[in-house]
Amino acid sequence: MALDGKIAVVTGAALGIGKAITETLLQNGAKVALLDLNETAGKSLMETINKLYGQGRALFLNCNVESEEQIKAALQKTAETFGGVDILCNNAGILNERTWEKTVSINLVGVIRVTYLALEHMSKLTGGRGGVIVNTASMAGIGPLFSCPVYTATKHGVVGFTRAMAGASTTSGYGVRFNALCPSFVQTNLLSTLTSELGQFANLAESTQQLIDKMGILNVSDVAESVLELVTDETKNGEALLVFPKGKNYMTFPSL
Ligand SMILES: NC(=O)C1=CN([C@@H]2O[C@H](COP(=O)(O)OP(=O)(O)OC[C@H]3O[C@@H](n4cnc5c(N)ncnc54)[C@H](O)[C@@H]3O)[C@@H](O)[C@H]2O)C=CC1
Ligand SMILES: CC/C=C\C[C@H](O)/C=C/C=C\C=C\C=C\C(=O)[C@@H](O)C/C=C\CCC(=O)O
Repeated sequence: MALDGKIAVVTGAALGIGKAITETLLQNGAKVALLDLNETAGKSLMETINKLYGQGRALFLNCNVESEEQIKAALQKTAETFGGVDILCNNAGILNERTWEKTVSINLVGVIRVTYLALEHMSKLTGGRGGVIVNTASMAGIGPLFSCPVYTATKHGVVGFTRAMAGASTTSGYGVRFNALCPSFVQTNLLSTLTSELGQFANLAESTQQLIDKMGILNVSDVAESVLELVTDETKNGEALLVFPKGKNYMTFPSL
């Protein structure tokens, strides 16, 4: 299978898109470290995974991407258990315009922090064997959602960080590809709890609902399938893959 022998780390792996990404990576032969702060959901998923794939294919690690210490420990445990890190999916994220500093801390700072710590294991410049990092951004990383400006800012930041790191990696020789995943609306808890998290922008919920009605809603499996493309296609570096219910296409950015 495409990912036989590969070792993946997925943040926010216990539920939603991260759970689907984890399942897809396992189905394609990878070993997966599931990082999440929801221990109950993570351990429950591990029971299912062990029944389906046998012991030894996955590892759940209680890890908050806001904690450098917890990330370091999780990556070290992954490397010790499975023998390294080839794939990182920075997927953990929240949408909360009330606690907007936390949204920045998780969605953007968390992606940067996990990336830098994982590169210590992945980069060929530090003894790694290279690999690929896929950052779960959003369509809101390409176009603004008026009802969640801070969330939009974090996702624009993830797209920009991803593209810059792709260039840094190519130029410096990390041997690591970086790509952004930009799904439109996906049926998960994040979407379901949306209207209670808009804070001062709650008055804009209706216009966003109109956008949801217009664009439609993806299943998590549609998104996970797109991750597999970014992980396995070695020509993809610095890309932003837009995923809609009607299909997917790569973003073309203006060249400066
Ligand atoms: N649901 C949607 O419409 C879309 C979601 N996204 C992005 O996809 C990613 C996953 O979101 P969903 O699956 O929809 O959400 P979700 O709420 O269903 O799952 C998020 C997972 O991340 C975990 N998590 C949250 N904060 C964490 C932290 N500090 N450390 C570790 N784990 C943490 C949660 O425990 C949960 O398991 C997020 O980055 C989100 O912004 C992107 C486009 C569309
Ligand atoms: C409300 C956020 C729900 C889930 C967040 C998730 O990341 C999904 C984002 C999905 C789609 C974003 C689409 C962005 C579209 C555009 O940038 C423009 O077409 C927006 C045009 C009008 C925006 C109207 C509004 O924001 O209410």
